[in-house]
Amino acid sequence: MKVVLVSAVALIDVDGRVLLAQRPEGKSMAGLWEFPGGKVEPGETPEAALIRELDEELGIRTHESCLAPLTFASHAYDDFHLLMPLFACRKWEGTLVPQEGQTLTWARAKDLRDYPMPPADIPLIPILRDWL
Ligand SMILES: Nc1nc2c([nH]c(=O)n2[C@@H]2O[C@H](COP(=O)(O)OP(=O)(O)OP(=O)(O)O)[C@@H](O)[C@H]2O)c(=O)[nH]1
Repeated sequence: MKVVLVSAVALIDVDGRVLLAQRPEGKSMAGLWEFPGGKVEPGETPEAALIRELDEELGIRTHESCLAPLTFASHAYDDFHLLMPLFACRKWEGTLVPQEGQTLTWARAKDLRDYPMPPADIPLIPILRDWL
């Protein structure tokens, strides 16, 4: 089974809410809510991948020093095994503008369970809720 490394982030605003992005139509798992991020490219660190993805997907900039390791997902999908570190980030520059047609929402910790998410993300929710 191929292990795919995906880097993801819980962006947290001043009110302690978490940013979720809805996967657009046409992608696998369309309609589900996920943490911003994406695949780590060969030779890239998870932190560098996230900084790149946040710029590409949301038009914001952050720094490695603003990314705190929080937890990770390890999940067997049918065709690959996902290994996904989840960072937390409270500091970034720029205004969030979805660049790939995603719908964005700021979710309160107590409401996180109400958003349908990919199966790999489900075990992360109580960890994130306890941490917030
Ligand atoms: N960014 C992100 N990806 C996630 C999360 N949970 C989860 O299972 N994934 C999976 O991790 C992979 C991320 O890939 P990607 O963001 O670089 O590319 P993509 O959406 O075009 O994926 P695709 O190749 O499945 O269409 C996808 O298979 C996605 O379904 C999550 O919370 N955030």
